[in-house]
Amino acid sequence: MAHSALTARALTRDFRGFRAVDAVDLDVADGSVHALVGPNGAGKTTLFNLLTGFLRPTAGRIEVGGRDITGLAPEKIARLGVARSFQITSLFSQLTCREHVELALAGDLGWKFWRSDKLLHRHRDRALELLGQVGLAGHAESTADSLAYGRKRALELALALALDPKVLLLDEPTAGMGVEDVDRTVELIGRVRDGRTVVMVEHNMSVVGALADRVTVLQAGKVLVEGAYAQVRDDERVISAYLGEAHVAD
Ligand SMILES: Nc1ncnc2c1ncn2[C@@H]1O[C@H](COP(=O)(O)OP(=O)(O)OP(=O)(O)O)[C@@H](O)[C@H]1O
Repeated sequence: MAHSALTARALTRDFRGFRAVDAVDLDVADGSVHALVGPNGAGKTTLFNLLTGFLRPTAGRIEVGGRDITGLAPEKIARLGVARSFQITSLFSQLTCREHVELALAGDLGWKFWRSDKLLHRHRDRALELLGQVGLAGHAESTADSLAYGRKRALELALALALDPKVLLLDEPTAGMGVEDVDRTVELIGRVRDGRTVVMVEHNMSVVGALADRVTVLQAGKVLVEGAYAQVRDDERVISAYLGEAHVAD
């Protein structure tokens, strides 16, 4: 069996008595793409935030490469090689794509944006290379706020890749995208997964089918089913969980 890059044991998170994530066990195999799916409110985002240290678990344990990271701060977890895609909306709309990636490479994404140009330019070549990898070579000097939505998401990915993570966590990488951007993003993730482990929360089942080696289906905070995509897709329990959602949405 492949080693686990990331594991969770009995991971639990309560919000004022409400159990959003309930004793979840997760084994993400080294080098795999592992999708977290499930109907709205299943606990996917909460689990994602627990795995990246943005939320503290109420109970349970998280390990990265066999090391206990439970309760560590997000920056520490990132330093251990687990990075999540940034939300560009919280960054600096007037900085260019290149400047964003230079900041990420300097390890200062977010706060010390007064870093000297000289220091940042040290990272220029690598920044341009990363922008090329995510299809933004022609947009290096465009400001973040001038980018179309799909390209903003690509920039987010470049920022996460700047940390050269062993484990890359993507929160709904294709959310809100049109078909063309979805296809481009699938192709992109297919490329950047090389040599890494990817965990993604994803609603679009064709994206999951195209990329994921393994799928964990959550429902009401618990693992409902886990397996290969084809197996999970045809599972009666999964079908009724989603049908239940469609019914609620009516
Ligand atoms: N900060 C919070 N305080 C209280 N309840 C919360 C909080 N965050 C999440 N929840 C609740 O926990 C449950 C799981 O939410 P979560 O966002 O993790 O689900 P999800 O599977 O990501 O859903 P979606 O697909 O709609 O994003 C929901 O019932 C939600 O209302």
